[in-house]
Amino acid sequence: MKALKTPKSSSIQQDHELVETVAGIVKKVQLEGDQAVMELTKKFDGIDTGSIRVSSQEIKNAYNLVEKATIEHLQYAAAQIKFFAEKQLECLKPVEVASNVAGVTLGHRLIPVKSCGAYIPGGRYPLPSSALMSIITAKVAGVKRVAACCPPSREHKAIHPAVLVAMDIAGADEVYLMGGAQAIAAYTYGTQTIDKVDLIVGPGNKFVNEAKRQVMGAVGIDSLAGPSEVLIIADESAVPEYVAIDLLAQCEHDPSARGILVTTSEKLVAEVEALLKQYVNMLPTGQTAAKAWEDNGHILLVDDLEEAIAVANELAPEHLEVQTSKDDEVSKALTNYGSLFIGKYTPVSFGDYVSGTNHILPTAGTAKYSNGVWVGTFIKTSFYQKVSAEGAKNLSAACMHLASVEGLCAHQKSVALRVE
Ligand SMILES: NC(=O)C1=CN([C@@H]2O[C@H](COP(=O)(O)OP(=O)(O)OC[C@H]3O[C@@H](n4cnc5c(N)ncnc54)[C@H](O)[C@@H]3O)[C@@H](O)[C@H]2O)C=CC1
Ligand SMILES: N[C@@H](Cc1c[nH]c[nH+]1)C(=O)O
Ligand SMILES: [Zn+2]
Repeated sequence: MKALKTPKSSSIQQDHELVETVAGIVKKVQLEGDQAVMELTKKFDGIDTGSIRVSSQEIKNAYNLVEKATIEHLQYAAAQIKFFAEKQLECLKPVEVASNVAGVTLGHRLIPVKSCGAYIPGGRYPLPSSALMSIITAKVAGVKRVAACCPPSREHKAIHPAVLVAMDIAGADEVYLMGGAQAIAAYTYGTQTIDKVDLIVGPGNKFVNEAKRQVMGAVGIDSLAGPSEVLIIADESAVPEYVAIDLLAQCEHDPSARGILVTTSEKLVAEVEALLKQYVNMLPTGQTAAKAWEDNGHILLVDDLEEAIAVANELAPEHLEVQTSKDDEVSKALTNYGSLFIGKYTPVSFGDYVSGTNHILPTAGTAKYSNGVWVGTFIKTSFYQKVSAEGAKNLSAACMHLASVEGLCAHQKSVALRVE
């Protein structure tokens, strides 16, 4: 394997700064509540807000500020996301079984969390699609109280109207004007205006993501869904234009985004590199995409597709595209990714908006052990057991013995009292 382009290494000093900055914001919001959130909105988003809560009238007005086609296409996307979420819900089942020990019943129930806070990013671009992804899925899962928040768009000095419309179509119960680490802290600890939530979901930039990491435990979090990434496995059969534009499609999200090409073809590398230069000059978002590619872009020339598979499984990217002459075979061998896009007609963009799979996905290698947002994110599989007098007798010997091995006398006695 040969690295033809490597990312600039990220500085540990910078990471430390991020941790400190976010910790300061989280503490401030925990202590001061609404006032801190509004101050930080002014500081980071440049907008002076009189309040955090967005009224239902403002949401209604937003419909007049967006094109009819936008509303219709958001409804189309919403239906796709709902369809797949409902199908996935069907595969979650409660369990109740008679144990092989007589007199013992075991089970789990599916219990949705009572409340969740959806974070909708809005710093660089309005992302109404992200509002659909979190809120619809929460509602299909049965969450009663779904709060949604987004930082203000500088142009509108309020949440972008398309985002407000998407939040409404998706079924948000409460909407708040706030973003960044301060929003995550407000959801976690509550403020004068916002009741704290049980679970926070949604993607965001490095500040949002670091805040989620820091508050995890005080509140539930979905996963670490940070700056966008794509890894493309391509061989000589790949279309260079598709590969180049798909790399840039994730890079344009954020200067911290990451594109990785893993290929068996040196010819493809040369073609893609030439196209990348051409496209970044053409795209209005080219500057961000070029910065992300320059800082974090990676090209690896591998000996064969087997090696490409091993690299992808090790890097565990958020999005993984396969553009080869053996798409199905390669795909089956892939094990670590947030979402997989098989074949040259399956760009990440479809999953970002309309195919129906969720686009809130784990980044930075966390796909090795976690998955994207789905109905299961919001549903606890909580266990129960019921033991009869006969069951108690049957379980008692092993239970009391193990309690005595651990030296836990009250455990042992709690069984003894029932069977002696
Ligand atoms: N992994 C996933 O599933 C997805 C990831 N994304 C990612 O979400 C991110 C969205 O990022 P943004 O557009 O920036 O919106 P954002 O809403 O995540 O962040 C904007 C907020 O960051 C805070 N902020 C900005 N500069 C700051 C500073 N110097 N100090 C402290 N706080 C600061 C501000 O409060 C601002 O409101 C991108 O990285 C994108 O790639 C988007 C969709 C899905
Ligand atoms: N590609 C983004 C999601 C997205 C929203 N809008 C467009 N794209 C991600 O999942 O990282
Ligand atoms: Zn995208």
